[in-house]
Amino acid sequence: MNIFPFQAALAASPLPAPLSAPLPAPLLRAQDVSIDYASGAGSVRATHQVSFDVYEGDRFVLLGPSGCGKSTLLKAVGGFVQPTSGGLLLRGRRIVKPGPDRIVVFQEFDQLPPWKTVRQNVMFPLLAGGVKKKEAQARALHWLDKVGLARFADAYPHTLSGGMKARVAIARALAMQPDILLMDEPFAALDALTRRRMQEELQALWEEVGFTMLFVTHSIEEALVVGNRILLLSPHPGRVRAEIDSHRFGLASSGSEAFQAAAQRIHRLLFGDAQPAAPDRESAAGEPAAVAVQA
Ligand SMILES: Nc1ncnc2c1ncn2[C@@H]1O[C@H](COP(=O)(O)OP(=O)(O)OP(=O)(O)O)[C@@H](O)[C@H]1O
Repeated sequence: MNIFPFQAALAASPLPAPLSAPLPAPLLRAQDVSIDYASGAGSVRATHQVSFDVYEGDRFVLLGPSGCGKSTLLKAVGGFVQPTSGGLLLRGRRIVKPGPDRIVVFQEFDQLPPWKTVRQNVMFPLLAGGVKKKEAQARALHWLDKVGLARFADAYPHTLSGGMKARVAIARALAMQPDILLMDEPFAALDALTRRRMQEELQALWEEVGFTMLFVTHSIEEALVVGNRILLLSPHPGRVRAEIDSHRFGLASSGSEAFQAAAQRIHRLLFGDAQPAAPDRESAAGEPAAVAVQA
């Protein structure tokens, strides 16, 4: 595995960019984000001084064991939770509350109101946001078509499979044209085959549309398949262990030796004694805080 300096530009290119190439401004920046929850008389620290940058078009994955604060970070980007210290910036502006520029897709697809048809479900947040009915209708049909559900526009959610509900949730989110799509283990409740198909469809949709997403998972394989960059978080409270460039992996490579080796390397970084081979920045305490590695 090669070690190279932290460069998001590399994610989009198989060749390292010249070190002097200027980086674009990040779409989303997390700066030393620590988040505490009030708990009884004290507090619980969910994440500790987590920093990362997400660039336009990234499929950025937060990966770590249960309880490391992945969902908390996603909620903070969504504006539902405020950092105790540090900050989150979207296009250079501090995130202080939820907004239509950040839409979350959860794994609980029963978030689709059952009394509304598929089309009405997709239209609902658009109408609530002030979009005119005709345009909301057109946008809903456009995105339902993109996820292969145009034929089911007038169906009710309870008549759909889990995978189809997942697609409706994705269509509904993308119809809002957010700056960044926030996905919290969106396929975790699906059976293995459907999950795999959804990963494939998400990849195809990303290739076609080119949106930016922040994706939370605790599955190493899913992270490698879905992401072009993966932030590894330590067990509770979550700190940055390393950042992995995973753009060369996808479903097509999931059985390959390189994929398996990358998965094992990530596993060791997350759970074993393996230390990132060479830190490229240091924490204030002088400990390795994060490295960029190529999986
Ligand atoms: N509302 C809350 N009040 C108090 N503590 C909370 C709250 N939400 C989360 N926590 C705590 O914060 C820590 C991080 O939780 P979080 O759900 O973000 O982790 P996670 O990495 O997403 O876990 P999982 O993969 O199991 O969903 C955990 O210790 C959890 O118990």
